[in-house]
This record gives sequence, C-alpha cells and structure tokens, in this order.
Amino acid sequence: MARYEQVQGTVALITLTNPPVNALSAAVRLGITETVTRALRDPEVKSMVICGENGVFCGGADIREFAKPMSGPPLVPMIAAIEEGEKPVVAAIEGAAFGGGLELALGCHYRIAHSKARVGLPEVTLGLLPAAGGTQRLPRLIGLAPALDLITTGRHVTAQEALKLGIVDQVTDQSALDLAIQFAQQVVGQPLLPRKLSTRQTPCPPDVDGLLEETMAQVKQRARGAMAPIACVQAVRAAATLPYQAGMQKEQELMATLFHSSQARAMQYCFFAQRAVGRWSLSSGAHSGNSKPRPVSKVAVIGLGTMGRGITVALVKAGMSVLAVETNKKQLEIGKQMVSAMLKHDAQKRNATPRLDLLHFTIDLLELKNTDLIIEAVFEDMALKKQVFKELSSVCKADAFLCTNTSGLDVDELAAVTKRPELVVGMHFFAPAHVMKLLEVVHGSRSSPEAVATAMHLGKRLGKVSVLVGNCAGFVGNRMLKPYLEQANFLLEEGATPELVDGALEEFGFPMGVFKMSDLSGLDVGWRIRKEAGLTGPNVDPRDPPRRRQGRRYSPLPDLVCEQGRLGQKNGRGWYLYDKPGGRVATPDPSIHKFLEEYRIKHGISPRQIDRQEVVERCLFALINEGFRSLDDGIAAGPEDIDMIYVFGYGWPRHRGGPMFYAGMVGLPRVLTRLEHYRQAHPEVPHLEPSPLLRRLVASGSPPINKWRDFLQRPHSQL
Ligand SMILES: CCC/C=C/C(=O)SCCNC(=O)CCNC(=O)[C@H](O)C(C)(C)COP(=O)([O-])OP(=O)([O-])OC[C@H]1O[C@@H](n2cnc3c(N)ncnc32)[C@H](O)[C@@H]1OP(=O)([O-])[O-]
Repeated sequence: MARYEQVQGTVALITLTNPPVNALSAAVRLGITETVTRALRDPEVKSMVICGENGVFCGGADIREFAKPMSGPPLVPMIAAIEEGEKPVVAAIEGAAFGGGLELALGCHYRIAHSKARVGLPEVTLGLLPAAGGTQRLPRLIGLAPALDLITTGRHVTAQEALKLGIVDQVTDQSALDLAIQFAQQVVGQPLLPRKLSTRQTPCPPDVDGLLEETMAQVKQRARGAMAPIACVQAVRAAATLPYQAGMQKEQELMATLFHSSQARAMQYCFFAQRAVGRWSLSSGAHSGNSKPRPVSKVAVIGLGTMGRGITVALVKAGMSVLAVETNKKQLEIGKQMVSAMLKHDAQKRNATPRLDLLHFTIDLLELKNTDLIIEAVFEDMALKKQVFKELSSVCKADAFLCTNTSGLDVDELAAVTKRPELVVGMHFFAPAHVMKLLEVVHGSRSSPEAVATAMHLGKRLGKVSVLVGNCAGFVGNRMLKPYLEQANFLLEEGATPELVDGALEEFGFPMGVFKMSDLSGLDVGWRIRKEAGLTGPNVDPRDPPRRRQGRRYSPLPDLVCEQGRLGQKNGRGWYLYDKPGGRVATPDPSIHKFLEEYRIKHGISPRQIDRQEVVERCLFALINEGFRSLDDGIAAGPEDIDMIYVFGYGWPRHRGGPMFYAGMVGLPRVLTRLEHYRQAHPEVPHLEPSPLLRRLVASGSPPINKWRDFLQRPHSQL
C-alpha cells in the first residue's frame, strides 16, 4: 500500500496507494514503515519524497479501523522514524493532508504544497485529538496561538494560509511532486536538526497562561459538552509547558480518554452518515448511482423575504447566476438592498469581491422563460403558492424544474396545479439559508428521478448536506419538531418555566433551548400556522374545551403569549425579555412567570416540581418516537437521514450523533419504557404512544442502528 521507486538517481519516492484518500490503514502504515527503512538503508538514496496517489496526499488515519482491534505498526513510531532518520524527507502535498496525513507531513523535514491543496487537523470533529504528534509538532512549528486555533476547531486551511502560517515551505501552481523531487535533491547535505520539529521550542506569547485560559473558556462555551476540544487545549498546553517526550505522553493519555468514548463514536458515525445520505434511492429503483442531474446554469428565486434572500445569497456564493423576483418595485428594491448588503458583508469577511454581477432583479415573471430551475420562496400559504406554481407552469420553459421552499406544505398538491408534476420537488432550506448546511429535498409522489438528482446536486453545489425525504406534513424535520414543541408547552403548563426547559436542553448540548429558539424564529410564525389549522382563532370548534383540540390535549399557551403582543426577539418580548427589539440577550421575564401562574390557577392545574431529566426525556423521546414513525412510514429512508437533518438543521449536538443514534446509545428498551411511563401519565397525548417500530426493535433484542432498516414496515421507503 506504499509504492517505492528511485527517481533522479538518488531520491526515494514513496507513494501512498489507498484510494480514494490514501487513508493510513494498517497496510499503508506497514508500507510506509518498510519503504522508509529501505530508503534509509540504501546508500544510493540521499533523500526521500512522500506523496499520495491520485492527487491526494492523505486523508488521515483510516476512520473505519477505529472500531476494530489495532493492527499494523502504530503511527507515532512510524512518524518518529521518518523525523529521526538522517536523510531529508520532503512531503509533496496535493489535494489534502488531513489528520494523520498532516501529522505524517509534520514528521517530514520539508513540505511542498500544491496551490489547491488543503491541510488541517480535523480530529476534533471526530471526537478525538491529533494523537500522532500533531498536538506537539504543530505548535512547535507555527506557534501556540495559531496551533490552538487549528487544533480546537479542526478547520481546513488553504495552501496559501498554510504558507503564511509556516506549515508548508513552498506552494506551487505546477506539480507539487516535481517540485518536491527537485527540492529533495537540493537539500541534501544541509543541516537536518533544525528541521526536526520535536527538537524545537514552541513559540509562545508572553502571557502563555492567559492565552490558554482564554482559549479554554472559549472552547468550553463552544463545545456545549463535547470533550474533545477541551482535551485538545490540554494537549497543546503540554507543547508549551513540557519537553517534547512528556508532551507526547500527555497527548497519548488524553487520546486514551477519548478514543473509546461514546462522543467519539457519535461523531465518527456522523462522518459516515453525512456521506451516506448522499447515496439516495427511490422505491422505483432509481438511485443516485443511476440518475443523472441535469446541468443547471440559470436559477430564479421567487420572493425576497428572509428565506428568498438567504437562498439567493447561497446561490450567488456558489457562483451561480440568479434572477430574483418580487411582486412589486418597492419589495424588489428592499430585497435588492438587503441581498447586496449580505453579499458585501460576506465577501468582506472572506476578503473577496462580492459577485453582484451574478444578480438580476425583476418584477416581470416573463423574464423567467429561459431559467433552468426556479425556487419558490413566497409566504407559507398554500393558496398563494398554488397561484405562483400555476403562473410558473405557464411562463417557464417546458423542461424547467419548479422547486418549492415550503417548510411543510403538500408538495403533491402544488405539483398538481402544474403541467409538469414530474419536474416539481421540494427544496426546504433552513434559516438563515446562506448559513445553515441542511437542505431537505422533498420527493413528491410524481417527482422524477432526474428532478431529485438535480435538486440533490444543486444542494451539494451550494455546500449543503442534502437529505432526500418523503412528502408529508412537515416532512422529516418539522414533523418531528411538533411533538418536541408540544411537550415543552405541556411542561410549562405543569409547572416548568421557559428557563428550566431551555436550561435542560442547553445542558444536553443544543445551542439554544426550545423557547429561546421560538423567540428567535418569531412566535407569530407558528401562531399563523395554528390559526390556519383551526387550532386557535375564529375557526376553533366551539365545542372544544380550552386545552383540547381535535380530540387531543392542546396547550394554548403560545397563542396566549402572541395575543399579548409578545412576538419574540423581533419586538423585544417573547418567552423572554430582550434588551431591545431585535436584541439577542434573553433575560427571564417575571411577567411570564406571573402569566403562567395565573394560567395554571385558571385551569385548575397544581404545579409540580419538574426536573431536568423529565424535560430531556419528554421533549427528546417524543421527538425520537416521531422519528421512528417517520422511518416506518417511509418518509425518512434511514436513521442516518434523520440524524443528519437534526445535526445540520436543528442544532442537535454532533457529539450525541443525532436523535436516532442517541436513542441507540441510551438503549432502545429504556426509551420504550420511559415513553410508556409518560404515556400512562398523559393518556391524552397520542404522540407519547411508543411507535410500533420501536416496539419491534426492542422485541427483536434492540439491534444496532445499521440493522434497523431490516425492521421497517415497508421494505422500501415511500420515497
Ligand atoms: C490515531 C492518531 C490520530 C489521527 C487521527 C486521524 O487522522 S482521524 C482522520 C482525520 N481525517 C479527517 O477527518 C479527514 C476525513 N476526510 C475528509 O475530510 C474528506 O474525505 C476529504 C477532504 C479527504 C476528501 O473529500 P471528498 O469530498 O473528496 O471525499 P469524501 O469525503 O466523500 O470521501 C471519499 C470516501 O473516502 C472515505 N474517507 C475519507 N476519509 C477517510 C478516512 N480518514 N478514513 C476512512 N475513510 C475515509 C469516505 O468515507 C468516502 O467513502 P465512501 O462514502 O465513498 O464509501
């Protein structure tokens, strides 16, 4: 798995050969160990170059091996042998050098990178730390502060930034391998000791303790319960305060605490799940491997509200030409200004030029006639959307795709008003659409494989994680959110406060609890939907008691809060009080507490003590239960799809793997028992009735998550 050649007479060329990313599997590590030993022993060889096959240096340790018993030579002594050898070794970095791949390059004496290459130590995103010397060599090479940044965030660095930071010695637009071979010949005879990073001192700022403390505080704030970033800071601290060998020892000790942790398992599951959701399939037999996306060059966005603006920005940032459409000149002008400002702001952050030239604005639908794909992002109102789709169907060219950004309305109903239902799909973006990584692609019953493939591909072009889902109210994400929100409201009725519920969910790892999140989104959004659904407002069945609707328990609390004019952050008052309209700092509001007390008295509810465990179980197990139902109904193709939707769209902590993975970690029998317990306590809440799939899984001995598909009611998903 490592090829050995002698080139230019005296240079040993070692090529890692483990496609697609030359991960450092046991066989590759053995190959490197053997070839390096051979080169060191061969008197004809004066220097070495290490490169990777197929234009990729190395994607790091083989993540698939982490779950298996260790075999083959370990990385640490393998890299040490390269560094300690008395022949110069040059890493020729093309494509990527990540994780163990960069650590291997840091063990080499010189690094030459191609200008398109990227490097980084992303182990933290897998619940680990760079334990092949990365936490000790990188700080010694580039200094404490930049190393802390790279190692605790795991961010990828371009070749240009790597050059500035001093990670690589030269960058070339030509062949990095050719340059490395040339370089390897030139450096023969030059002193090697200063190039051995383990012999260096870490460059540190005057106040090392201050920097480390500040970084630790930031990391803890960001980590939301994740252990790896904290271990990363501790390991890098060792590079600043201990000799190299003692630092290496510390690195190994910290890695031992992470390696078999549930967090590492969850994050590695996410790594593979993120890739698995791209491999979609339909019950017709069409799948990502046999369905080609159609090329799309001209895209239009209809409606420049919050969602439309974000989608437009995302498209332009991906280099696509966008026609943005509004109904009248005034709205168009507002939209134009806001989109341009967003693009300028974004470009400024990246030190780039905003691509305003890709933007075109119009109020004339006739201008859409040459557009390949249209994304409708008008108000969430079925009648309005139908009207738009009818017009689009007659104005747009016959083979243009018509996509809707609805967050939960029936895609089939919209498709039915067009002359081309097979070209209609849902593209459900999440706000802010230019930031959030999730895209739910909704397959209507008549959507063609080509339409699905095109929408999935477009999502990828926009840098999104696209997940294919079936068509039902709320699709997967919002459908599961409903019982979660419902439980949160019931908990308030029963004695909790917004702070108690949010505190429990934030402690679990969400960036924001459910009530803060609702305040951020605007409380009127749900209020309007509930009015349309006849759950509140004039269309409520007068025979329904105040806390029952359509035959089940209902909490009117969110409606009553809206009726008080509390709409959330936007007007400075929601479930919390904000410093000003649009303010972000939430403080508990005594008037909300008083309102809740009065509400309970009015409805004869005696408040009880609710603890954090109950909050987490009721909110999250209800959500998970709906996840099982979505799987059984064939709306979600697999548990990975649900998990990626929640991790990328709803702030589910990655170190807990997503709701379905979490259910497996907690233990399916426990989830079932607790749901049964709460269902018994709240017989009027059907969402708490354990799903038949959960019962079947438990009855079958709770198989691991990768076997759940075998237990689905439908052998093929509804998609
Ligand atoms: C122990 C000492 C400390 C060291 C720790 C580490 O190094 S931890 C590692 C630190 N390194 C990282 O975290 C880097 C992880 N990798 C990446 O970030 C990206 O793969 C990439 C940027 C290298 C290429 O992006 P791209 O969009 O061109 O391609 P893509 O992403 O679609 O992947 C293609 C296929 O390769 C697979 N695969 C990839 N990497 C690994 C791996 N290391 N292992 C195994 N498999 C891996 C991937 O699953 C996929 O398989 P599928 O689905 O076809 O069966």
